Amino acid sequence: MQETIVLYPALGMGHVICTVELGKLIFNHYKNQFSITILLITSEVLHDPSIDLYVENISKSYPFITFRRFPYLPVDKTPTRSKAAIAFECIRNNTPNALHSLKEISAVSKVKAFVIDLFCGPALSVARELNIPTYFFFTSGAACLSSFLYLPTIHEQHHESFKDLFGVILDFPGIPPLKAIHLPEPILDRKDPAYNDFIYFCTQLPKADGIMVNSFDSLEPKALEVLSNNLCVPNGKTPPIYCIGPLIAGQTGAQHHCLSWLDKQPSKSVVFLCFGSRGTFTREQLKEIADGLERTGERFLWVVKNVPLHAKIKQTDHTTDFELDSILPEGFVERVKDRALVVKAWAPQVAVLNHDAVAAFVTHCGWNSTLEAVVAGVPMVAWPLHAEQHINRNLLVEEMKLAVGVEQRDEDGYVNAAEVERRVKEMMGSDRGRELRQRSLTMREKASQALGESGSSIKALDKLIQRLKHG
Ligand SMILES: O=c1ccn([C@@H]2O[C@H](COP(=O)(O)OP(=O)(O)O[C@H]3O[C@H](CO)[C@@H](O)[C@H](O)[C@H]3O)[C@@H](O)[C@H]2O)c(=O)[nH]1
Repeated sequence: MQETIVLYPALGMGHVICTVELGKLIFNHYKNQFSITILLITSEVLHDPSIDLYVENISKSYPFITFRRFPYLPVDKTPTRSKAAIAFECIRNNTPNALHSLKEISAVSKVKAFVIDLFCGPALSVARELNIPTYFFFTSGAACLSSFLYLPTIHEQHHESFKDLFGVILDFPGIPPLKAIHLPEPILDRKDPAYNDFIYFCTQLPKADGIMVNSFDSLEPKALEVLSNNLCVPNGKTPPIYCIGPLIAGQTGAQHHCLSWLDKQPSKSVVFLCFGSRGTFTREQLKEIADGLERTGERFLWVVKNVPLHAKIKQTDHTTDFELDSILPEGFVERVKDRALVVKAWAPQVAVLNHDAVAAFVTHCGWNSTLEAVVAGVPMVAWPLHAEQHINRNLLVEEMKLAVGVEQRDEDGYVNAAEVERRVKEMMGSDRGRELRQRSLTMREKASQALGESGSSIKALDKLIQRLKHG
């Protein structure tokens, strides 16, 4: 009987892409031993057309991956609900679909493992009903995992909403201290239904047979040590951790005009600014970035998304239906055109980061962006916006020393032009910048070793697969 591994990502491009990469890694490394099925939640409210296109392309290029797309289910769309609350409800409502799919797949094939995203935690119990070994695939890093495992403990220690705890610093095992207001949005407000969902997801993590993490041993040694010493789950046990990364998306968008522009720039001369799939800014913030960049005199490539209207339920923003001049300072694009390119909405980030002209990356610290920069050996200016990005920022700046951080206003994360100028200049022209570049090149080597023949990530994957086969 055919053996199958079933993967179940959460909503959102970032989650789907690295799950596909995990499927490719398993299939390619264990040729023909397993078929790969990916269960896909769809949502009318949070629909992202770029995922449809991506899945279509993957299905064509990698026919060994089968997608099973769930139908739209109704969710409460009240406009005051947070995006996280809607997403979590949508995922929860799909749990019966996950059970149904697992039963159908089990009828024709032996399901060796069910691999679920953190936010698909409700599906853990259904797989248990069917006696299928169940693993989490954690799409952020080990430091973030250790903080999420410890969150239920932090939750017990406090009674106010974290958003109201200005000035309070939280201590998590193995990671740099974190301001309470810098926790991911769904856990900032205890009145938001997403809060309890999030804590529930964290309590599911230790119940799995293991947790795969998109990271590698030499990137996050401290976090991995506290995980292996079981310091994050005081009343329970941390399951085996398998660091199987860095898994990053393949290069796409080879035709994008920004690449031909980069071809004309000198080696290591360009600062690249890009803030993930939903990194939008207000007009005021865009003006500060523009002013700061203009003052540096450096070359730059900047991906700008339209200003948000009502950001509450926005998933991604790839709209190019706007004029740059209408949201950037008057005459800015014209003034910098000899040394800079401003691109609307989207650039092929992996290809850009690997271009010889790129010297530094101003990033929102999304984990995929972080790993892509690590793999390309590009040092970063860390500018976290939301989700777990402040945790990643602290790690990058304080522990890994692969980034400088921007100073942000606590209330809203605002950064002024002088700070943008200072950090870009620091990265491009100071000893610290040179030191970070050197460290980034060293880490690039380690990343490549991790996925090399007897690298730590391949060994971890082997260990897991042996367990699946014989356990
Ligand atoms: O113009 C763009 C913008 C983004 N990307 C790609 O889109 C992905 C963005 O992923 P990531 O950096 O992880 O950011 P988000 O899309 O914001 O991802 C969400 O999911 C991540 C994984 O769980 C979390 O780490 C983030 O905080 C969360 O916001 C990366 O592969 C980028 O290369 C592009 O290619 N071009």
